[in-house]
Amino acid sequence: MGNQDSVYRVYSVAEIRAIETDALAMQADAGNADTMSLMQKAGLAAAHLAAELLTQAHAKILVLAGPGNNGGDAFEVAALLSAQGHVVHVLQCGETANYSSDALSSRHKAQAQHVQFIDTAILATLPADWALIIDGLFGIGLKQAPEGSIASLIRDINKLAAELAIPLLALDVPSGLNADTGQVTGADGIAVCATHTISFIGNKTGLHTGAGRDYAGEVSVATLDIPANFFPPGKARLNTAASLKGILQPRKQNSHKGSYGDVIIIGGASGMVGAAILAARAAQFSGAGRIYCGIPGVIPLAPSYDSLHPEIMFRSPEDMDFHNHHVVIGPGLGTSASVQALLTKAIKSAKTLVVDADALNLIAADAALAHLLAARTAASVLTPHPLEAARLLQQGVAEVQADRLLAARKLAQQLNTVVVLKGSGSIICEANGDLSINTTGNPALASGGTGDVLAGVTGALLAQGCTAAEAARIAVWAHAYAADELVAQGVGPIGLTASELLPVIRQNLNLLTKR
Ligand SMILES: NC(=O)C1=CN([C@@H]2O[C@H](COP(=O)(O)OP(=O)(O)OC[C@H]3O[C@@H](n4cnc5c(N)ncnc54)[C@H](O)[C@@H]3O)[C@@H](O)[C@H]2O)[C@@H](O)CC1
Ligand SMILES: [K+]
Repeated sequence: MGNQDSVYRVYSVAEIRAIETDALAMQADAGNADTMSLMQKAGLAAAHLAAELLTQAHAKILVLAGPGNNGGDAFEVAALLSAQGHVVHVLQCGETANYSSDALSSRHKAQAQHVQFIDTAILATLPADWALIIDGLFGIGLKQAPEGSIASLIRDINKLAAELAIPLLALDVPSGLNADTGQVTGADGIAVCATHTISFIGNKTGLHTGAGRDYAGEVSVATLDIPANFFPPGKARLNTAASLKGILQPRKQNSHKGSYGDVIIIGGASGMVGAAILAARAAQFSGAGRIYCGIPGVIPLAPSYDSLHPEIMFRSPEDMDFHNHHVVIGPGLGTSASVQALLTKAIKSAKTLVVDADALNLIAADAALAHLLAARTAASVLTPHPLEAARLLQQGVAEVQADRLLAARKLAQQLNTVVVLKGSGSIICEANGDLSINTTGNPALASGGTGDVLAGVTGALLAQGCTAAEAARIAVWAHAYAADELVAQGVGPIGLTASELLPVIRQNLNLLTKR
């Protein structure tokens, strides 16, 4: 990952703490030539964003300040917004005596700016005509699930912001959310449901995957003037359209169908033939040169051609040689013994390989297949949803979801392959642990067939020469962005079909080839 992709980097809390330590050491070495503390800069950046979110002068703003430095940021932003003429109330949830010196000085500033300090009893008596709520309860120092009065406060604040339909701005992290994993902390935990989050120093992984996307809202980053060389390349980045530019090259005039690869889709057990056809159509719409649909065995009423897309060729996968082919195996495959032999052949000989759905379940149930896959040296991509990932890792689905990055990393390393862990904020992880978190997609994709489409798109991109990681990243982005575009047109989230994604995915792939 080079310097040019610094804007896409996402960090763990440990990495952010290390950057912060280095930056503070640099400030000290420079004899504090920079007179503003990081907290003051955080407050300033948050006040800028708050001003953009406010539509009126003299707005009434409620600021929640927790017991640590996140609370210090809250005092700072409260002071700045009050100085701008807004009516700011701060609900402080920490002992004044326990604040750091930075937080105390921000608190004094807020007092000097006539910010009104209130408690929950006073809050209940005030008219609820807030224009903005700012959450400075907990940031990256969250230790456990908020409980008791703080949990009640978060519940009330979420309800209030939703009822008033006002912005709720989280400072650094929505309080209660684990900034690394994107999980709400605690079994019955609660977190602030923000409309906007301003992430300080760097972007954080937990804001973009699992529950993170639902709780963080729109995420922006304030680097607090820390110089670029303080930010290590890191192991994680966001998967955005801009980060994918330049991978798919414009096609050469002097090319032919052989230039864009042969994809074989293997899947479609009895009652599931549609899954294989959807994957085959997806490969067709995604630019592969030739597409074969291989439905194993003899299935009564299995089609011999696709009347809507007669360009797809139907062949017996048992009779095909996979050496020069890009194989996608799994959609609707079933788990019979005969398909196991096909999976073994595919792992051993396919030029590139996408493993999805039932093929993943077969690998989860058979250590020999898993070893065979791990020993493969040619490109492979696995596309499990959390339950399939859980089976592969021999653990519960809750454990996978509790730390999606860790689960994706374990799987990619164990099976020596690129893994796409699907779900909100899909994770694309390489065997060396480098990962991307996808930024597109919505619940319209929660319907049968969308996974088959993703597998087909991935296979087509491998056939066109992408590496496994490139194919997975582009496919995941183009597939999920298609759903975003369709929802924006009113086609979904309710009732979007996997088939409707196909022409929009095609548009998105063509968009990525434009210079
Ligand atoms: N250190 C710095 O230089 C900077 C820190 N910044 C801010 O400081 C934050 C980190 O500060 P802290 O390390 O003080 O951590 P936090 O302010 O996130 O929270 C830690 C405090 O909350 C308490 N706490 C944690 N979980 C709790 C729970 N469930 N119930 C009740 N109390 C709980 C802890 O005992 C501690 O007092 C960042 O998220 C960021 O907002 C920014 O101002 C940027 C600069
Ligand atoms: K917060």
